[in-house]
Amino acid sequence: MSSFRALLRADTRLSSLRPRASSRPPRSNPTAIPHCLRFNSSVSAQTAPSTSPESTPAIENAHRSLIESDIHQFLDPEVIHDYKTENKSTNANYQRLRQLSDEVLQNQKDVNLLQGQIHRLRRGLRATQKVVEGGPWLILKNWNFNPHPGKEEVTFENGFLRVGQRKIPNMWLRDNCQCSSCIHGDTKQRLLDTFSIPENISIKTCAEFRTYMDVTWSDGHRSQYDKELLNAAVRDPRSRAEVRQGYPDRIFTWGSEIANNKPTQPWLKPGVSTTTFSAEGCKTDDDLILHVLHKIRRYGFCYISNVDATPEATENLLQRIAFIRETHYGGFYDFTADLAKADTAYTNIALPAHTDNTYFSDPAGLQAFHLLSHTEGEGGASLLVDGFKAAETLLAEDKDAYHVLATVNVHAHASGNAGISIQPYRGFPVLEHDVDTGNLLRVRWNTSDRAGIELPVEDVDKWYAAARKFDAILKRKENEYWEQLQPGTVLVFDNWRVLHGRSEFTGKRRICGAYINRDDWISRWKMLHFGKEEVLGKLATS
Ligand SMILES: C[N+](C)(C)CCCC[C@H](N)C(=O)O
Ligand SMILES: O=C(O)CCC(=O)C(=O)O
Repeated sequence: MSSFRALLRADTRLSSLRPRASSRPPRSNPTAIPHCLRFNSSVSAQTAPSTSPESTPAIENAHRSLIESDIHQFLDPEVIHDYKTENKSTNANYQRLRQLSDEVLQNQKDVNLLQGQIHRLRRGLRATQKVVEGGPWLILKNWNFNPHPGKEEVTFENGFLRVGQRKIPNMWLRDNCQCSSCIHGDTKQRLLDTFSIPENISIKTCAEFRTYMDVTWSDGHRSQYDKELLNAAVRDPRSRAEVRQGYPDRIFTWGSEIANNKPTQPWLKPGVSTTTFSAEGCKTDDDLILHVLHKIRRYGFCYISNVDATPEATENLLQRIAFIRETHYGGFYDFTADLAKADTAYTNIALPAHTDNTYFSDPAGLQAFHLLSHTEGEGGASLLVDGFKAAETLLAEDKDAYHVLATVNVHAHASGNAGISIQPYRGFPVLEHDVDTGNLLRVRWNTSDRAGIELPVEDVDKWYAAARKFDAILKRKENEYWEQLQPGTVLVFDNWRVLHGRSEFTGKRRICGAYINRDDWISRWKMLHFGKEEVLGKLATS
């Protein structure tokens, strides 16, 4: 006897044969047994299972065995067809459900990842906001620049490249293809029209090689991504600023004791063969410039000795660093106390420690002085103060005063020359911090050129009180480094860090030099220090 008959005789009630209420009306008599149970005429109604079943595993197993056994002879083909169709659609639905649940799981993973990223970004933002709004302030000292930071595994999963747990968006990846049709081989500019990339761009294939990933895109384009670039993309803002900002391995802050260990780089006289030049193993001009800029990056200044005491040799030397910046004082300057320009530099009065160009939105990065001559008089000694050292001291002695100088904007002006009154487009704090790293980035201090203080006038006392403390630190003997410049030695210093001044003088005193933009000297420094490959390889991520 077929198992089906046995089952019916056992008078068990077949539950799962009763379909879920279907939106589709039964094809025949509405009171008939649910349509998937409709039997062909040979089977009498009395043997049909009751219509109010309760399910148990035994019944469901029996049902399943029935379906897989000889039920077919009892059901008309149409029912079997419907059942199979339903089964198929059930299977299809089941597969779809599985796929959706896999997607939900993956999306949940992505959500978790994104939540992790958001947490990290919020933490970084909080740290940055704390820096901008009030500490903890960081005076860059032992910059733990690691040219070969750890590398995370790069994988291809569910249509995306991942670095460790971080998913790289395909839009960013495609936009930063480095191939010669996307980036101009000579100018390094992007040729690709970013917004021609479809928003739903996807990766069709991805092959992993030792140092790069080879990707074919849904638009047919093929790209290769260096694993170091991909790793750089997920590093924290501080690490990503290292190469862009040209951070050195170390920064040394100093006081008057620097007089005993003056950072100095002998220069080559024109025509002298570099092979005979033994200092620090320099073999080319670029080697010399690298050593000069490394000292400036570490100490904030460097003397370059062995230079002919002429404006021509001085200008030639400075142009080896980068092009000279033009200002309303001209380009390469050669000045004396004749008020040729309406500024106290063109007088013989003492000048307190200050930074130049506080009236420019972008103060010059480097400033150079080469004393060419001083006759029939005395004085005119040069003063240098390490603004980073003074800031470090203020931070240690009076955090509130530091906070005021780091957050209250101050304006400046240069208005002495006919038809000129230069002011920056906005105010800047005396102590300006790098929003990526939190480190002190720039000191702007010039009490002669200061204009408005960005506080309600009734509140300005708090700024004056803080500034008075900073001024007193700048004027402490242990922080002042005095030097009498000599013809043949050029002083080059970082005008974003080192303050300069001079004592009054008599007689005829002639100084030449130049300004060089911050971005231009940092560019020169990092291309020599890190190298073109490292610098250009980080453009997309810094
Ligand atoms: C001669 N030289 C062009 C270097 C200086 C010009 C005056 C600089 C101005 N006192 C300032 O603090 O920015
Ligand atoms: O004459 C000097 O030694 C320095 C002048 C000065 O401070 C300047 O040119 O900014």
